[in-house]
Amino acid sequence: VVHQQVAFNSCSDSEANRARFQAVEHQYDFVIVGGGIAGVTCAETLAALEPDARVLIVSASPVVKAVTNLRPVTKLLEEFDVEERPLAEFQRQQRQRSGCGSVSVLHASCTGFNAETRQLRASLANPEPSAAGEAAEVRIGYGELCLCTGASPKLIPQARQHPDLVVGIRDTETVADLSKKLSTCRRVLVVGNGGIATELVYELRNVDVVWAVRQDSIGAVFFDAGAAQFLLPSLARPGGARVDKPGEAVELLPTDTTALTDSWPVFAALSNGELLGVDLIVSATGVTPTALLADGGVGPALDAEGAVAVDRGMRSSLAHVFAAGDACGCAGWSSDGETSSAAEETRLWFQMRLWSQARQTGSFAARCMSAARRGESPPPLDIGFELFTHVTRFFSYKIVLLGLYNAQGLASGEYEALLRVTPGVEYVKCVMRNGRMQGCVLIGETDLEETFENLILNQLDLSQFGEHLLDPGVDIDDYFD
Ligand SMILES: Cc1cc2nc3c(=O)[nH]c(=O)nc-3n(C[C@H](O)[C@H](O)[C@H](O)COP(=O)(O)OP(=O)(O)OC[C@H]3O[C@@H](n4cnc5c(N)ncnc54)[C@H](O)[C@@H]3O)c2cc1C
Ligand SMILES: NC(=O)C1=CN([C@@H]2O[C@H](COP(=O)(O)OP(=O)(O)OC[C@H]3O[C@@H](n4cnc5c(N)ncnc54)[C@H](OP(=O)(O)O)[C@@H]3O)[C@@H](O)[C@H]2O)C=CC1
Repeated sequence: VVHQQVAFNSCSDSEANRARFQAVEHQYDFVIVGGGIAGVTCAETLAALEPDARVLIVSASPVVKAVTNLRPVTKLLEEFDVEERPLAEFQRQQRQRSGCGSVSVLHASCTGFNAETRQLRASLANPEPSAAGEAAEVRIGYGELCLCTGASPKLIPQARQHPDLVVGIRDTETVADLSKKLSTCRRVLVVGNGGIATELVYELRNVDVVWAVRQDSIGAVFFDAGAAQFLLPSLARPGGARVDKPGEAVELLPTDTTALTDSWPVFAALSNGELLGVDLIVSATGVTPTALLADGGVGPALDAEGAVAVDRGMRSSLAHVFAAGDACGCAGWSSDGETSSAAEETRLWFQMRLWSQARQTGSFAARCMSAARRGESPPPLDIGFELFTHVTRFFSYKIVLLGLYNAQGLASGEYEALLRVTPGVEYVKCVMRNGRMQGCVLIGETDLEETFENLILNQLDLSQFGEHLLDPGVDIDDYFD
């Protein structure tokens, strides 16, 4: 017997909700833990593939994330918006979907699972006290389970001692918290050189920004030094960010240090010897996958980053347990014992924790779970796994990254880079190996993404163009047609 508030129907009356939940048998064909892009995509795909199946999302958050305004850019590349929806609204929309099954949602935090009995435990959100005083925990049986528990920010270690002065960004709540704190800041230090820092330093206004990066160039997770150089002038606007390198660690000193005359809540030691006083430090220093333990402390095997290691069927090391999105780790695919043709198939794809990949792996995990329900082997990887693709915006430029855009995994000397740069307009870089394009970076409105995607996928021999491939006079489209 359980009691809970939000789940299963759109009725706002908690008594009715409770009664309904008590009436429901807690057995589902498919249970998905996590209501981010990966979990929602997985659940919706399952409902479409298996309309008769009972599908449940267990979400610790009161909102789920939905993909909206999907806009295809090329065959494999798509842009979309991400929208947060309250669980009750999502549930209502599920009921209105035609031609497929409906997805139920339970607002609860999954606390563990037993892979042998195929049961998971979940602690209900906002439980109401019940007359019988039952525990606010439910047990839910599953046929196939998918862990889509995402990842959480990995903050610099100093955040533990100074939780008010060192903050991370995770969701709309943390962004709102940061905005509030920034309103009274004179100077902020942004630590990290990846996606969040690169977006943040450009967006911050009315505050002195120092950007501490440990590489020699900015945005190093996405850009090589050349692309960084192209983008750097964008920071040189009035009030733009100053780029600096931190010391081995950002050393934080108490304010009451008598030798310091200036009044700042915290000081950071930079590698240039400067002791920098700031009001706030934003730690944009990556994420750690959220692992969910099975009962008895035994969980699925994790990879070196702490993600649930999955094979090419999105299966974890535990039977009937799958994973997708930020929580899963596909790094072991190259040593999966797969045939060389399968390895070749995904040579130009690699995992990066992005919205598009949460959607891609969530959808594919659903197809694998559907096959498992029918006792079939996982389906072959779909074409999306043949090529890494990402489209985004940094410093107001459109950015398209395809394949081995930064020569990932290629030894120096094994490839050459072709460049075409018009400062302030476009930056085009192609990574070539033996005359064949392996990847590219396109910054600005280059209109080259479709052609280059085809060239990379088809591995056409372009050696006849040599270093003139990107010359404005060469019409690659013509050649391709
Ligand atoms: C600030 C920020 C900005 C970003 N910007 C971009 C961008 O511009 N473009 C881009 O491509 N990517 C971006 N990303 C990355 C992108 O957000 C993630 O890769 C993607 O959202 C991962 O989706 P997910 O479904 O795997 O996980 P999440 O969206 O993290 O969802 C995980 C869900 O699991 C739930 N959960 C966790 N544990 C439990 C549990 N025990 N029980 C029940 N529920 C649980 C959580 O509540 C959460 O709802 C950004 C990330 C951050 C932090
Ligand atoms: N538009 C987009 O596509 C966006 C994507 N994202 C995604 O969201 C996720 C989170 O973003 P983010 O937090 O920026 O993570 P990223 O993984 O993109 O970048 C983390 C950065 O922090 C640096 N770093 C790690 N530890 C330290 C440390 N102790 N001191 C100094 N620097 C450190 C890393 O350097 P090093 O490489 O040397 O370890 C790296 O430059 C990522 O998956 C990212 O791809 C986020 C925002 C926008």
